[in-house]
Amino acid sequence: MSVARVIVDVPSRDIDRPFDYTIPDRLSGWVEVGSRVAVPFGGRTLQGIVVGLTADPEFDRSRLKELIDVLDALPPLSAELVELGEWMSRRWVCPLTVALQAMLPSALKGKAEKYIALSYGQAWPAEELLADGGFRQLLEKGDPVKLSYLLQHYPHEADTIKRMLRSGALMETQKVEDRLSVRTVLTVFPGSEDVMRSGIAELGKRAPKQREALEYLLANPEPIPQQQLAEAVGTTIGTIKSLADKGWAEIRPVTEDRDPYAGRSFAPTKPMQLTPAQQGAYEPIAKAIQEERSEVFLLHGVTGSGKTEIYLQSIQTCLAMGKEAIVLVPEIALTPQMVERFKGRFGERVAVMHSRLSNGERYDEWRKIREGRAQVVVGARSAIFAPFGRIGLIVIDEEHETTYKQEESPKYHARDVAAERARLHGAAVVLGSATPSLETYSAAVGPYDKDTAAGRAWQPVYVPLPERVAARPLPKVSIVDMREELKLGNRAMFSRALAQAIEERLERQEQMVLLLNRRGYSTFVMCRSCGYTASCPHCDIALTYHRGSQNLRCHYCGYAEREPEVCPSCQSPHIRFFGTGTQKVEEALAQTFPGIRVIRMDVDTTTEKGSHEKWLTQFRERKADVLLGTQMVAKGLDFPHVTLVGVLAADSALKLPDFRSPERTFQLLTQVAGRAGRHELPGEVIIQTYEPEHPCIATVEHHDYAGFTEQELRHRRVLGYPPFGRLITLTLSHEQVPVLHTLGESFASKLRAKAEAEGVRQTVASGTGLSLEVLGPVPSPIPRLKDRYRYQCMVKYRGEVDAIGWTSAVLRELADAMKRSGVTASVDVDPQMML
Ligand SMILES: Nc1ncnc2c1ncn2[C@@H]1O[C@H](COP(=O)(O)OP(=O)(O)OP(=O)(O)O)[C@@H](O)[C@H]1O
Ligand SMILES: [Zn+2]
Repeated sequence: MSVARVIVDVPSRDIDRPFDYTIPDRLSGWVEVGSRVAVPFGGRTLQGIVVGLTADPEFDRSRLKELIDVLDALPPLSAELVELGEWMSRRWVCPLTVALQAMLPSALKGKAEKYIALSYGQAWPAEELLADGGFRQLLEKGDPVKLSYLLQHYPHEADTIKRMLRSGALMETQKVEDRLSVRTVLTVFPGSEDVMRSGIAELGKRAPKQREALEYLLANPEPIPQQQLAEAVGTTIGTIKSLADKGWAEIRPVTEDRDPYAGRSFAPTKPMQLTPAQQGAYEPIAKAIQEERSEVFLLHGVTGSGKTEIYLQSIQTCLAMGKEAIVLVPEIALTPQMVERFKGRFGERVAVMHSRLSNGERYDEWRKIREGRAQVVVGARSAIFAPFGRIGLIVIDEEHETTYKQEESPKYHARDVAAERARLHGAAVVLGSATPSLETYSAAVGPYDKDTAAGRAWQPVYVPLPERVAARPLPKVSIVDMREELKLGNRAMFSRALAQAIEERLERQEQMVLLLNRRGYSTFVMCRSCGYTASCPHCDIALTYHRGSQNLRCHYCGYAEREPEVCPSCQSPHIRFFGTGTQKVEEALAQTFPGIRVIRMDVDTTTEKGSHEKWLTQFRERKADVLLGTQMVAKGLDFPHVTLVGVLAADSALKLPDFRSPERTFQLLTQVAGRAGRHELPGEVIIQTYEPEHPCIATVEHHDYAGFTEQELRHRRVLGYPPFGRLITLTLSHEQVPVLHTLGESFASKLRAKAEAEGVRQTVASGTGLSLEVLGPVPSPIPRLKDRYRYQCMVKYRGEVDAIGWTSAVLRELADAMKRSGVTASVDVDPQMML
């Protein structure tokens, strides 16, 4: 196997294939499938990932170039992850390198030099002695050794070094943010009591400091950092070293890991006695784990039904089999309570991965998983790629959340990746939610027919939990029609019902959650005289007003301008800020309820690291009456004293031109309603809206998931939207519209021709059987971004049509034309955001 097949890291469709390189003898032991390597490519040196090894290259060996270097001692990707990457690149029509790079922690994307160090306080394993003792001496000095040094001086020790790395005797690290993730501390290991006593006798009255140090060790026979011992007895390092020289103690390097949760303690918890309903849900899951069956479960449990406890006990079952578990949570920075619950149950065995960790911390957590020091990972979307080798269970909490879909390439959905990874490992998947996505729900319970099942690789087993733990009632929900309030002359932000309910909570000293589904102070700026709205000069998007900086900003490109005093178009002074932001609500609360204590959580108050946790802790300690915020207050929180949930502007998202808006509104309202009355005190929910009759609002009143779903699915069936049809969108961008037209038309007509040739019907709506329809090209919902125009085509299809494969083929056919004209294309398979 002297030739490596390498995917170079150039995310371009026209070189999306492996290139062959010969492996020089000095690197032969180090290269595996999944290794990161440096290769010569078109006169440059590029990074790449080895996806195959062969003895039989496509081209004449003498024409192949040689690998330049191996960048890690152990390959950062396993063969399984490489296979998963190949599947992803087909499934989401993206270059393979894009899929592979998405699996690496960002610290591993640069050129940082690797180091090898002795592991955490491990004694040197005698049987692993290398032929040349120099290597050992090098490491025992305590400083990590550069990988390049080892490659140069010990080219043939690859197997031994790799074996020691895999067994945990050695470890691999690198500098991230200018420091190594391990710290090496020279540590004094006391000799046996007898040895130390004879040392004291031997010293007699000489060297009183040495004697004192020995006496200290006799009294405290734990390993102690050399520096600390010197300080404890008031002496120098030299004195301590002489203890070791005389054999009364031993000094060895001990490595310490950096831990983002260092210094935090998590109250340990024991498994709870499951309720009969929980037991009924747990059993089939546990059985699948034990039988190593890659089965997908939809755990549909109302808010507060005890889903998390089922996850915890299923993980317990998985760990008992010596296997590993992945838990995905929508955005972990928002749910510190989840981390607490998992760390509380499984302690040190839990690694955490989320966007609020620094690159260095992420890399350390990744190493913790890779080195087998963690068996459970709790993390956001990308934790689905955790480098485990024996996965037994994957949990996706709040499976309906949009954060599981990555919006940049690779535009994968973690739910589908989970099902595929589980298939490769024989692992169970649990999708948990109080409001499952319509796709997952109808896949589990129907309505489904041959067409809706199209292209679906998995069908979940439906596991319902229709009641809250301990028969606690779901909160009482009332819908307030804000139009009626207006008729009665109430122009305030709070309806009479909500104002009264807040008043009552303040009197009873109970707590409240108020949800406003908006960000910033107000959403956009409009002139009341001429109708002018401020929009970005580069993006055709309304600018958002930020009060802190008193400027208007574009959320897409970062463009900012000063807040206008008069309308730039008609000079009228009646230019004002529209919409209600959380800051305005905060002000209105203070005015209406003097003395009310409010914690506001939105993008502006949570930019600092750890700020979510800080606010939530304060709220839990009842230092505030109200937790006010955007979506981030809606999910996963469990506070015993919250008895009121209020929703302002429940319908604000319904105007968005996205067919999933009603579904998202229903999910959000149900989730936030579920924050009330989760413990002894009963809960109440008040939802303010201008559209009380809309099904997605009306059904929330009776917690009627089935009722909402039935109506919404009927609507989707007529239009051929998911789950009845599937979608692919192609967005093209360029400085000039005519170029976009031409390329968009050729994409559409080539795809239509393929459908025609295969005898596929070309209307999807309200039909059955095989069909495929190409809509567009039309201007995208965001018609211009960063000075480039955008056009889109939408492919809608039903049945076993290989629309993904055809799209991919057409894009390959057009790759040259696009490159020549400078058009960029972006494909979204199963898009979640239509905007
Ligand atoms: N078997 C049990 N016995 C007693 N209490 C339980 C049991 N299971 C869960 N609980 C408690 O019930 C409450 C709700 O449980 P949990 O938070 O797990 O529900 P959930 O379904 O995950 O909620 P949500 O989806 O609304 O976030 C928690 O306070 C939890 O400690
Ligand atoms: Zn812009």
